[in-house]
Amino acid sequence: MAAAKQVNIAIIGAGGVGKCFLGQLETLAQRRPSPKLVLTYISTSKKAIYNSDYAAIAINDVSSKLASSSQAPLAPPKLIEYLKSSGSKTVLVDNTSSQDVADAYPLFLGNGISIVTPNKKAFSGSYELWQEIFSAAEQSGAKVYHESSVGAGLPVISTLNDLVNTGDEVTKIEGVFSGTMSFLFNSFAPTSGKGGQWSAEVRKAKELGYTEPDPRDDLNGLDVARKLTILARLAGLEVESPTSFPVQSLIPKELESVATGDEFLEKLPAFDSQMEETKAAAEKEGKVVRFVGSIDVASKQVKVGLEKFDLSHPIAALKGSDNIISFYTKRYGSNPLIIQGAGAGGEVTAMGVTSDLIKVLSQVA
Ligand SMILES: NC(=O)C1=CN([C@@H]2O[C@H](COP(=O)(O)OP(=O)(O)OC[C@H]3O[C@@H](n4cnc5c(N)ncnc54)[C@H](OP(=O)(O)O)[C@@H]3O)[C@@H](O)[C@H]2O)C=CC1
Ligand SMILES: N[C@@H](CC=O)C(=O)O
Ligand code: NA
Repeated sequence: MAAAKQVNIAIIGAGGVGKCFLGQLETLAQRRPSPKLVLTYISTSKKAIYNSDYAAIAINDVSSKLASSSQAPLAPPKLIEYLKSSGSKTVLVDNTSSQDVADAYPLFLGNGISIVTPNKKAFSGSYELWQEIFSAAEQSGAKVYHESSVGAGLPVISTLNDLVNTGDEVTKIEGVFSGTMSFLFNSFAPTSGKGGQWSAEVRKAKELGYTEPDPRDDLNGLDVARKLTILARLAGLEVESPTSFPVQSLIPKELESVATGDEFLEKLPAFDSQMEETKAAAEKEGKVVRFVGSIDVASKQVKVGLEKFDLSHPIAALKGSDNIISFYTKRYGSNPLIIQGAGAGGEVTAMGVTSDLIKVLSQVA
């Protein structure tokens, strides 16, 4: 009888998204016996677990084992050497927000290791890195999927790729692209009722797992700028970087040089009046303020920032961490294709990563 097909899984990052991914990987491994999924490596920034004989790491108690592990993470070249020597196909799951890990994607892909990830850094860094990633994948045949890098598990990247690959012409993409910003404005400036205190809502968004590891990366607009960079590139624009177009930051000037995210959160309440003023100015016009982004493909204009909306506008009426993303295309005419739903949170983000893994398995196994 032929041996069962096996695909090894290596995971970097076991935080909010990483833990949820582990749960979904366990379910997937139970539901789909073939190919056999074998966890051969997992690390955080300080700890790792791997076996020199590639014996499977049990998924169920991996978080506690990681905490007590005495193994250190392997740097990308060593990790590649370890993964390649197994002789089995391997998928790397990058559940970090690390630029260093992202910079190593061309090396992993060039060595035949496929990648699935919610990390935006690789696809929104320099345009050169973007080109290196996709040419390394093309040359080796390894696959790279990053659905959760925009709109968490919402089918945003796959939809845009489908539009482009089937020959539609995307003219404009606009909407709310941040789960954190959506949650903040929906609770701080709701369409009815008083709303909460800005700094308290920022803390809540972090506790709910919506923010980036450092919430300033959301509040400075860069997280949305990264997502728009990714979408603009997929739509055919050669956007150089997420800082090459106008991005509005909500970080108070006085806190721009604060050393850590924790110190920033401690000091933020003293500046709540700034956001209260922005909210009051919109209220005077019978509107609410929301944090949005847009890509105008024809004019190559990308922008990110605050805008005022009538209370009846779909963007004003969003709930929780919902994103809403409208694709205007030649085929869809004046009624855009709209995707809406939770745009942040561990489980919904891990879902995008797990479904990417399923796509890779169907091609490499
Ligand atoms: N949270 C969400 O709703 C969404 C998140 N994402 C993306 O998912 C990714 C993960 O987010 P989240 O789980 O919330 O973040 P967390 O901060 O909760 O977890 C990050 C994990 O990555 C590890 N890590 C960081 N740097 C390195 C490194 N250089 N090498 C090895 N491990 C490293 C951390 O280790 P340690 O604990 O030791 O620091 C931690 O285990 C990010 O890229 C984020 O942008 C995308 C969509 C939605
Ligand atoms: N911090 C991000 C997480 C998902 O990309 C957000 O709030 O949208
Ligand atoms: Na998505």
